[in-house]
Amino acid sequence: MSNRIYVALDTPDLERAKTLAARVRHHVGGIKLGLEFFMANGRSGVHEMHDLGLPIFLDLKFHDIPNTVAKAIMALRGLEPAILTVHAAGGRAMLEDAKAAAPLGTKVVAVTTLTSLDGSDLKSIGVNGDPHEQVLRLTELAMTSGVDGIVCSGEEVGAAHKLWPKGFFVVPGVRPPNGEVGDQKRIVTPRAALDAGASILVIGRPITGAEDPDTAARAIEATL
Ligand SMILES: O=C(O)c1cc(=O)[nH]c(=O)n1[C@@H]1O[C@H](COP(=O)(O)O)[C@@H](O)[C@H]1O
Repeated sequence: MSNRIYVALDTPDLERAKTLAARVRHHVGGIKLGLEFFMANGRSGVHEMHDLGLPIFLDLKFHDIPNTVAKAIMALRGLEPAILTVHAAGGRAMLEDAKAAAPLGTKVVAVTTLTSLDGSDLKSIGVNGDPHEQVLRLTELAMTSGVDGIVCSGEEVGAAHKLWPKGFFVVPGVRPPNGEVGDQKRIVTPRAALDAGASILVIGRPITGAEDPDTAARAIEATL
């Protein structure tokens, strides 16, 4: 893929999602649709976005017992997104069953440690060690469970890539220099994320929240 930006269209409004996608389509390589969009628009919404002709990353972050996750993924049949997400913390059996349930052409990527969490957040949920250690622990698990890759921040992607040279690395929490951070805690610039080994970048508000999303997307694209 030449353009490695997936724009996160985090909106429940189908028309807004379509308008945004149409505006930025020449400056991104794909579209990410998440829980907000899926809860409001369901399968038919995903189909409509698919008709725009860009690859779809369906980010539903499944995290449940293996049987439930596998059945949920099977229930998506017919959508066949390019990428879908599960939480690595669901454990080995869940990751294996998620991959087995996914269509052949869909990459299953495991979220390691959300980019909105820092070391003290991890401590408060009983995870010993800093985000770096936790990401590497879950990268090893993902790699040996047969999924295609992981989601991590740009701060860890270099080490994760070294551990798993053939993995597919999704990096959100990406901000242009001086960009508004919002609820993210582990952020890097788009260029730094790619240099460190990201396969694709997930970028939402820096594009969708801009007054002129096409100009914002073009400006980010120009730095890559
Ligand atoms: O799986 C994701 O895409 C994801 C994982 C993660 O650790 N952090 C994270 O921000 N995301 C998603 O990436 C997008 C980031 O959006 P912005 O912060 O607006 O760029 C959102 O759609 C999040 O759901």
